[in-house]
Amino acid sequence: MRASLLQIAVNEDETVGARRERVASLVREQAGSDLVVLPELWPTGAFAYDLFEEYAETLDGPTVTAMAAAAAEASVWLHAGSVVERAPDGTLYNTSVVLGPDGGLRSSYRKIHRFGFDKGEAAMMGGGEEIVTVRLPGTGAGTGTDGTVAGLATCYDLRFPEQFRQLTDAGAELLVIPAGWPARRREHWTLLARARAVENQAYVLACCSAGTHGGVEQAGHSRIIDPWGEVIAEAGEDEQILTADLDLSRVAKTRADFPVLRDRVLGLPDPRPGARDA
Ligand SMILES: NC(=O)CCC(=O)C(=O)O
Repeated sequence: MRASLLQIAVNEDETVGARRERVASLVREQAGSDLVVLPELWPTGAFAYDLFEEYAETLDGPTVTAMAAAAAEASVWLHAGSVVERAPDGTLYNTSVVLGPDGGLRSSYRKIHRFGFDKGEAAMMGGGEEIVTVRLPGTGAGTGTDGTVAGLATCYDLRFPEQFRQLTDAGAELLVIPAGWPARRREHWTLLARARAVENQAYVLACCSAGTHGGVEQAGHSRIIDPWGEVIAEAGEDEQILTADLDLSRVAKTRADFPVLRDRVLGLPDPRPGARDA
């Protein structure tokens, strides 16, 4: 599978509409890749809270429509990063969408862990309630019988390993993580992305924004990491396109050769009472 991560610069001197057109054209240029990935909330910026209400859209709104057309034109699977979704009851969600090579909506995922400690996204948005995997037929030799199984998570979710273990249990071989991670915690971004690959023995596609918006400089450093934890491609700090060929058969091979997932002990006992004081 050839994967391309588009590390988009999200700056305030570009309008949402202009960025949408620019990104659509970048997606169209990725013909020949199997899977293209965009960052979290790239239309507005993950920290541009003042734009969330104005640019909230349904999943047939302007961003998803433009990305669907671009995916179909390039004939690629497109993980279109996330958009501010407005649900029928008015609730906003940070929602990732996956589009097929015909432009059809194949899956969506509402970010479960909202960032902001009761402010920002955490105050403005509802939290997702579903663990989501999506099968990508035609994307190469996965452990599945019909293409690769991708597990979806978004930015702050990266700090919650239990979500990724559930994705692995649901069959994920490839973990796709769009982000708008701040530069000031870049070390956490790179460390945790690698940890999720090692502990789940899965490919990780971690696609962050570049640029600065809402006063928050973005980390960049998008990465493609193999099931052994090796970083096979890494971006710098500026807008960049990162492409690598993934050998999905390595997921099953790594899990068979070094079977830590098999060795899990499920249902660990509760801590022994008083053990802390012993
Ligand atoms: N957009 C986010 O989820 C930011 C997460 C973050 O800043 C962190 O986990 O640190």
